[in-house]
Amino acid sequence: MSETVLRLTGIEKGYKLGRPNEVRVLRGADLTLAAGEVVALVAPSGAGKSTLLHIAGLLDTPDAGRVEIGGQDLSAASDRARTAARRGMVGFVYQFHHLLPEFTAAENIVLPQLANGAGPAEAEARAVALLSAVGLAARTDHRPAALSGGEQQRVAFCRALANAPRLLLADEPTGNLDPATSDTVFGTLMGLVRETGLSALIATHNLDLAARMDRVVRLEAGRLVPG
Ligand SMILES: Nc1ncnc2c1ncn2[C@@H]1O[C@H](COP(=O)(O)OP(=O)(O)OP(=O)(O)O)[C@@H](O)[C@H]1O
Repeated sequence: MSETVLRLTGIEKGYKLGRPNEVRVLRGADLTLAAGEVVALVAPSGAGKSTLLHIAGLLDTPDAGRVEIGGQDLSAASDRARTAARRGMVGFVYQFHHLLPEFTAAENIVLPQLANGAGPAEAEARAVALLSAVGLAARTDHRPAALSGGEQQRVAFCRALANAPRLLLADEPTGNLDPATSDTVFGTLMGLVRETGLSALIATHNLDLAARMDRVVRLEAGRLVPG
């Protein structure tokens, strides 16, 4: 049986807007991601995709339920342990690249590695290897403003993979790109994910992209159901 990389059990989350108003966003969401599995997360706007991704990536805590990554139950772990687990095991990609504008493409990939304890030479070599893998070997010294939208997003993928995570969480990773670029850049992301064998949960509104993943889950009334 293949190893479980992410397990969410009975996740509940609401936002209080002042009593008695409370938005119950997640109402017992369950999800298991096996090693190497790529799952599309599909839901209408406002259904709670970002909330779920933040909880799965240890950026937010659920009101109830269990979050396990790489077999470790991190639900009740200290902030310090959660930060360490996030840095070492989880990579994030968002709709916007969020690259640091004053640093080059390579430096944007080096910095998270240094923060995670890597040496500068090792970090630099990994940044160059990742950029080469997404076809950007000639862009290592470019700042984000000198890159196209698709190139910026490919650098963001490399940054997400900088610390060799087990799990990639992506929130509309190609949502800012025109359809043709989105298609190509998504192909690059899938290539990287398959090559590294990591598990991924990718939120998308694009059903064509969803169909290219191993499985689709839908967020409906706060629970995850097969798509
Ligand atoms: N900090 C917050 N305070 C109050 N309500 C919030 C907060 N964050 C999210 N919500 C509400 O929770 C619900 C889910 O939000 P979330 O951002 O997770 O949805 P989403 O599915 O990612 O939406 P989209 O596809 O539009 O990005 C929405 O109704 C939103 O208004």
